[in-house]
Amino acid sequence: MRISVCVRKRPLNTKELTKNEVDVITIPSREITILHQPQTRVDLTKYLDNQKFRFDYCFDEYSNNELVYRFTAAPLVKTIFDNGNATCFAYGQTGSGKTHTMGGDFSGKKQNASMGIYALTARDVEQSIDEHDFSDIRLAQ
Ligand SMILES: Nc1ncnc2c1ncn2[C@@H]1O[C@H](COP(=O)(O)OP(=O)(O)OP(=O)(O)O)[C@@H](O)[C@H]1O
Repeated sequence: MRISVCVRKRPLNTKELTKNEVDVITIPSREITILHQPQTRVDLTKYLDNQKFRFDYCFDEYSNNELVYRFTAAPLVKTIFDNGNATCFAYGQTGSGKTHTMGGDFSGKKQNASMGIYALTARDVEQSIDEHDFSDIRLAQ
């Protein structure tokens, strides 16, 4: 069994920008996420505690759903057509971007569902079905 753990950073939203909130995440490379944690010393001076984490893939705020799909769910489509099993899920706090990633980004109230991980996966599954010969597959009764 192989487990791949990926992180996606969403951009600061208008509310956070208006409040001049600190951007606490930097993604300097494909595998590294740095968390800048605001801290206060005993003399009340403030500093950032920088913690580095390594993941299979890290996507910064400029990554789109197509790119995220290509490095996360797309390889799983190949796995299932090689007789494997695959599971993909999004995990994160409220407002972190699960719906945006899995279901598609929003323009106002309208969701661009064709660019979510679900639809991109369905597209590639259908394409693989068309390309494969399933004549030897029997359905269990
Ligand atoms: N990568 C991104 N780029 C631009 N906007 C984003 C991105 N990810 C999320 N957003 C925006 O942030 C907001 C929250 O995202 P979203 O609804 O996907 O979060 P969620 O994790 O599904 O939240 P909840 O758990 O509350 O349903 C939305 O307005 C969404 O459009």
